[in-house]
Amino acid sequence: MNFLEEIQSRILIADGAMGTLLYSHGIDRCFEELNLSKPEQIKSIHEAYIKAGADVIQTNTYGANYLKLSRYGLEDDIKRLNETAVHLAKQVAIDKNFVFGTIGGIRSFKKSAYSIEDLKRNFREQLYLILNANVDGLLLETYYDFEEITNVLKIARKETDTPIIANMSLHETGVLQDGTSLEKGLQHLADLGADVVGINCRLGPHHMIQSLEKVPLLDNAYLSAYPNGSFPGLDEGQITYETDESYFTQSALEFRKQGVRLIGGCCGTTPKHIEAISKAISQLPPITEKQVKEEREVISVLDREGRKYEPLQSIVKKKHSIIVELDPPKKLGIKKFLQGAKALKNTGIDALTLADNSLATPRISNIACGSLVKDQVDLRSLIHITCRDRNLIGLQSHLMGLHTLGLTDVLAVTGDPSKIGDFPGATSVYDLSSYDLISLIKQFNEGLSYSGKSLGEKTNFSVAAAFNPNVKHLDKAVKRLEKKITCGADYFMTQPIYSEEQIYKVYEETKNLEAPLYIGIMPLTSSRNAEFIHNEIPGIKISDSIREAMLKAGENKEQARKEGLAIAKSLIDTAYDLFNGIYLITPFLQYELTVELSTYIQQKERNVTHE
Ligand SMILES: Cc1cc2nc3c(=O)[nH]c(=O)nc-3n(C[C@H](O)[C@H](O)[C@H](O)COP(=O)(O)OP(=O)(O)OC[C@H]3O[C@@H](n4cnc5c(N)ncnc54)[C@H](O)[C@@H]3O)c2cc1C
Ligand code: MET
Ligand SMILES: [Zn+2]
Repeated sequence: MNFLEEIQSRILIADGAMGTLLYSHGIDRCFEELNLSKPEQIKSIHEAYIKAGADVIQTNTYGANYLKLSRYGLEDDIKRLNETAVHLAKQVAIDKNFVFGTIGGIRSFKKSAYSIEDLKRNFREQLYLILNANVDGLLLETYYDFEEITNVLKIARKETDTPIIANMSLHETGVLQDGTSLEKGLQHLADLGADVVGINCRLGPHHMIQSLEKVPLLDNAYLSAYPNGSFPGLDEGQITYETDESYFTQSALEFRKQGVRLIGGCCGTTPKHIEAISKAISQLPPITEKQVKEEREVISVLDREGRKYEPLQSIVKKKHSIIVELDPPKKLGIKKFLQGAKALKNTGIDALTLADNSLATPRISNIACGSLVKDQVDLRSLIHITCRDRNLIGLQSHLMGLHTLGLTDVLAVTGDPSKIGDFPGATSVYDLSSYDLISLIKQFNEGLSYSGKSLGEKTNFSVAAAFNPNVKHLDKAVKRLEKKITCGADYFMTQPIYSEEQIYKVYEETKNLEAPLYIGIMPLTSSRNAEFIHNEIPGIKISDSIREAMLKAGENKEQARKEGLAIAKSLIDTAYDLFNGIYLITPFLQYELTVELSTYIQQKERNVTHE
């Protein structure tokens, strides 16, 4: 009997959970090790599923690969664990059963944990062991990461003609983790040679059925579904699932209506669930035609109301552009800040940039300040966002808030670590790196959340990224810029630079980049200020000649300010000739300084146009 012939003519039933069933029996360790230490228990689970009506059973090899076994120090047993698992399943399989060798996915949310090369090596080893033990087919399951499943599927298809079921897992209804729609994803797996494609784990029947409503019957593969019993709950520290098996009777009928040809169960399901599925549909013929539900259109903000400001990256590509940082106050009271914003606006700047608790010290929320600047000063705000203060939930809520307020210009940065700030004991979250944050914001522009869920609208963010050129190896820093561009960075803003030579170097190293730069210039206010910045602020270095000039200016505040402004103007002169973008940073809310510098640049601009 041949699996592909069988599935051609009828709906097949698969088995349910192995892991959660063992866990519910009080076992909380490496489940695959039980193939050796408790083979009878594994066999009895296979038997129970066969008795319940399963045509297809899967070997207890879900995590029997190097990366997962090494967490338990069991990597040296990999051969025996896989071979024994296949033998155990074959011992209990009866004539009508097909034994599929299972290989589980590795990546979940944290994509960067393993490289694709690591995953391919890991997969290959387990694949060979399972194929050598002679199975009726392969079951690839619980793949959240599309890049991972497509790569391993290609390997498997190249190595064997045996039937392959490829199941992916979804965090959200109808979309993969990277935003690919389920229908596109499944079609791609079918095109890569999987015989059955579908979904398993994480979602229960309700969301799986909803997900499948948009998936047509495919020409070159059958559909499968292995739903979880329910969402997991916690009962006195134990993970539990709802266990109303009768719910699976109705669900099975609906899966059939969606054209599913292979129905089993994943976490939280038991032989009783499989029995309910089998009773409901094993005698019914498969459907042959299906009406697919239409996708709701995602509205772009552009379509709805247009963008208030032209993106900075397109302004700065055409002409000189000034943006000025004026940080939200550290104490309550917003009067001076708003006065500064107005004064700067009058000098003709393109945006006010608002740091996100820079140096890990709390300030009035930059969203609140940015919104006031937009509404009361009628000036564009550029909101810095760090990965330090908000977890993945907070960051997404923050982005939705920015979109709602029409604050479409953002800078995505890692963020100074908490330990350097006013609250050194505070947690630095870093759920995402600056690269991930840039990608996330660009995914929002596609109308999708981190997990691929529709946001209902597309955002319209223009994303700046940070560039610290004050490093030993400028070429390495430029490599980071290239990676940030790949993630979606539209332009860059640099740390303040305090050396003309450094500005030239930055120009040479970055002149071929496709994203424009705003060069950071921050006026020094005193020699002490210069020494503090040079010695204590990570990522900023001041040239010896500038430090000497500030020292020479002496203790007199006015004299020091004048010298600081003169140095800044001279740096501006150099930057102005090489770059269109100038990013002025206001020290200590002393906006008169950046007003003077902005006016100086505007004056230069006028002189140049009159020449
Ligand atoms: C324009 C600008 C605005 C900023 N605004 C804020 C703000 O509002 N709030 C705030 O808290 N902080 C802010 N910062 C500071 C910034 O968060 C820190 O300097 C951070 O360490 C670097 O940010 P990033 O996003 O460029 O980091 P990434 O480029 O993601 O780098 C992260 C880490 O990688 C390492 N790294 C970076 N470059 C190299 C290299 N060349 N070689 C080896 N390792 C490297 C460093 O350990 C660095 O901390 C800003 C910085 C800039 C330049
Ligand atoms: N099919 C495997 C099991 O039931 C994997 C479930 S998804 C984590 O244990
Ligand atoms: Zn599962």
